[in-house]
Amino acid sequence: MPASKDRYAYLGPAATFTEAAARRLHAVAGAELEPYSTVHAAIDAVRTGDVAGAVVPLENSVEGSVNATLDDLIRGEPVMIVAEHLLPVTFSLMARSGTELTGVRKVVTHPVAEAQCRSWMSKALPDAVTAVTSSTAAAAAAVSARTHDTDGELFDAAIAAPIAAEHYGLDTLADDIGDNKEALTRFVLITQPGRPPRATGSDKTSLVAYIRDDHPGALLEILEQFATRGVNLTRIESRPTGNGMGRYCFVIDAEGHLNDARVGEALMGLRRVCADVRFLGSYARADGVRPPVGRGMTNAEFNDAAVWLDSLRDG
Ligand SMILES: O=C(O)C(=O)C[C@]1(C(=O)O)C=C[C@@H](O)C=C1
Repeated sequence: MPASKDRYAYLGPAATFTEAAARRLHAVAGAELEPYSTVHAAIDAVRTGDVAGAVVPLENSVEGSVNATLDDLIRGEPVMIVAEHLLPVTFSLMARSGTELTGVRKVVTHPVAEAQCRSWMSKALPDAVTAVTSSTAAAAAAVSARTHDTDGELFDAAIAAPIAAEHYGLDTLADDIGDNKEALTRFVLITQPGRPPRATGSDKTSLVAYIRDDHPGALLEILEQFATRGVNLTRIESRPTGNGMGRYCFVIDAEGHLNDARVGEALMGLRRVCADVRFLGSYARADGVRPPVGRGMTNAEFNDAAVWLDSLRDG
């Protein structure tokens, strides 16, 4: 078996959008890719050292976060995001040869794909029932293998990536059925915790902030840490911690790298006001955007202020 450093896990089976994203990620290029049937299994393979990294979906521009990934990052043993990729997603409806669109009663797909094709489905197949699977390719595989659902009925068609039709020997009944033609899914490469990739000037930092005692202004306290250091957030989302009703944490993506003084200072601020902070990684932005750094917030200005403070303390 090849060394784990040459193998990367992805949400499979073959022909998922995740596989397509993994093949486009620079860090994974040329390595052996191994499909795992759930996001959790793929990330766990990183934790056990069976693979060097895992590519999993994190967020969709239409449906929002992929909770299976988010919750694993929040609640599982710590891992680290080291790269991201944005993939345009287009969906096809596919079936066994001989199936007519008018004969489709039962459709199967991934919940995030279902949400993105809802309006097309309600117009083209208003009476069809949709079942969900762990990935779009697993749906195509189930149709191809004539898998029955729990009621003993056959799945007639799957919603999946166009390439899945070819891979699983299915016919395409309809192309480009997504409600939003600009839809993108954001995928991340996850490894064991370690030193983050170097700063590029176009970076993002992800973390989870756990509130210390529920109190008025707790979220404001968290936001202040970023605002006063001129750090822009690209995403903030609350998720249940899983430890009791009403207990939430905040999953945050911020512009900049851990090695940027303003981001480092914001994290130190969070560390002081939160019950816990989980660093999820600093990595190059897939969109290549280099946001301007506010006045007084550059590394040089932070450094200058630190030197000045030291000189005062030294007398
Ligand atoms: O099922 C797949 O093909 C996946 O790669 C998963 C996934 C997701 O979880 O968002 C990826 C892209 C699409 O938005 C739909 C499904």
